[in-house]
Amino acid sequence: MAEQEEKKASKEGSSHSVPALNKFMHPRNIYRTPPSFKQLASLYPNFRQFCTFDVSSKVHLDFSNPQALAELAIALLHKDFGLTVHLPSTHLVPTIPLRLNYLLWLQDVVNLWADRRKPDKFDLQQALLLQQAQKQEFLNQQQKENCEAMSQKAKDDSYYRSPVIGFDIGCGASCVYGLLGVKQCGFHMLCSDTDQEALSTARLNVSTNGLQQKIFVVESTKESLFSALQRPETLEFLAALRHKDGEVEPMDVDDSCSAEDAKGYLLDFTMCNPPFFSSEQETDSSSKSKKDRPPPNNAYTGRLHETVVEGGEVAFISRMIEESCQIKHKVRVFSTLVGAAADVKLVKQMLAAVSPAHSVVTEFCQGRTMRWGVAWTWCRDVCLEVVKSKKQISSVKPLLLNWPRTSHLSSQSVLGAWEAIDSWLRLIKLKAKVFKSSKYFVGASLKAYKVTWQNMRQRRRQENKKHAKPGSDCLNTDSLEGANTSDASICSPSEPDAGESNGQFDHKIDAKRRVSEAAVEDLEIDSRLNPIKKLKLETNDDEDQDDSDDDDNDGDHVDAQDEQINEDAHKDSVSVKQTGKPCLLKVNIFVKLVNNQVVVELHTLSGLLGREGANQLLTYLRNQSVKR
Ligand SMILES: C[S@@+](CC[C@H](N)C(=O)[O-])C[C@H]1O[C@@H](n2cnc3c(N)ncnc32)[C@H](O)[C@@H]1O
Repeated sequence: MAEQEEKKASKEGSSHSVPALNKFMHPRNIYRTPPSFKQLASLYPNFRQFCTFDVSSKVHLDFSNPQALAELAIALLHKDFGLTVHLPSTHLVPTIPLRLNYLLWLQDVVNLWADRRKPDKFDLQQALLLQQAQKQEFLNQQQKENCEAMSQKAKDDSYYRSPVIGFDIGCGASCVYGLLGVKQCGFHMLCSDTDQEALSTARLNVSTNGLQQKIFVVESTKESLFSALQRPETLEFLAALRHKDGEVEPMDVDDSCSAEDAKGYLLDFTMCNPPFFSSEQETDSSSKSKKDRPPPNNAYTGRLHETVVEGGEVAFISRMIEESCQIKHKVRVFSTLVGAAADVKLVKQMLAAVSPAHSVVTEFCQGRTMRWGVAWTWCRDVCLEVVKSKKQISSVKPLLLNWPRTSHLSSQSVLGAWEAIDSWLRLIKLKAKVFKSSKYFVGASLKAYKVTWQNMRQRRRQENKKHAKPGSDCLNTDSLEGANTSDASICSPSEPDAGESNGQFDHKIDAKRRVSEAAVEDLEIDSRLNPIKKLKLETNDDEDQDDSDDDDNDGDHVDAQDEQINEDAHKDSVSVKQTGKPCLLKVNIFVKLVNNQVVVELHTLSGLLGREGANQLLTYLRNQSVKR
């Protein structure tokens, strides 16, 4: 994939090759394919004046010139997002691919709960009907009652319609997170800064793009990072966003907080690109970068107060963490960018000291630079840990199953093996969606909302009881034999379990299974306690599986696998069905030929059960494959 991108970029006249880290960019980041400088030069004269053209008409940009960087950012924001942005030469120039990586990751985080707010088609239809009905003067009693019921439902479901609201602490003159947050992610944004010039330019950038209804820029104080939240004009802006029919709606309903707190939620998330350096010398010497990575090629941009703060980013983030404890029921998720790997460790320690319900660290890769994102929450049901970066996903080795060379299996081919797997999955009510199929490779994605691959003996007994009547259709009990029926030869190359005796492995799986079952039980209890979420765990179906190509080209299946893993993982890090059901397991299954041997790989993408769930599912498949 990276090679294809490189070729494309080079064809389009970009002078730069695809940097190694680009392959780990967020899958939805459009700059995974570097922009064509040739095209930008032809469209934007201000950008063109900083370009040089070599004999092969490749375009070169002088990255050491801050003005050239500013014109690049201006051109990209305009061409790719339709934004007209003024960037004063005195202020920090945002690198757009990094800003986008942070926002897209936040979008994955927000989707952990905001999916529930999206009205489904049914709701929209009902709302339309309701509107029409209300316009009719003559309604019979039945219609009136229906109308009443719909109106009640609309009120109950009001949380579906709440907008996602984020807060960028320290928006700078560009107001880049606010602008991109609205344009790329559909967020509404509150943006603060302490610097007067930054504030006025940020406001100009918002109004130039006509986004005053969606972005509010507010002054903050040096003493408190969240002080802007107390300002009356901020509260007015937030209230206006949820203002409907003369009433201010609560932002959302959250089961992990008391009803009072839930109503008090002001924001979905906060974000911040903190001042990075602790002194002027540090900005000059790039010493901070050198500790962790080669010095950047880009020119240093930004004013001292923008990038320097006493104690550096660690002190700034430490304040943020402390202050976040005071407003934990006002903000669902707090987050920050971290500039150096060494600081990530310190931030993790500081977070551990305040015991949030969940926290996560991720990597942002772009060009030759890496940055980190940290998020934390006190909301019990926002499992941040499941939102993985592309790098994390790519580095996890799949679980493997070597297809047995036994005579009872009708086929030793990839397609034959897939047919068998598909039928065994259907027996436990799982339906995989094939996105690639050829003689040499089958790739399919699978989501599970209920654990149907365990406790098969128990299930079989129940089924037998149910169908005990003579002549009634009995479930094929053999086909439901479970994970714990025989030795498991599943191994993951990355796990210490690999190569251990089967007995030991089984023992571990049992222990892990108990943990997973407990997790599912917790969810079931949750669903009983929480009527809003209605966590229905009883069915599996694929109605919201991702659409993907049924493309038969097998020439580049390795790229396709990589793409699929990551695209899928980021489309819905942990999807919650419209009904509120959380995804327990999302995997990609690859069946392929390795040294003439059919091999099955299970790539864990997401889901509350994670790798343990995938392990159990593969054990089920293995047991099916060795059964006679
Ligand atoms: C590194 S810049 C980030 C600017 C912009 N968000 C970006 O990513 O390009 C940090 C910003 O934080 C602002 N800042 C510093 N202390 C602050 C505070 N207490 N409250 C709000 N903003 C602050 C600075 O003025 C500066 O604009």
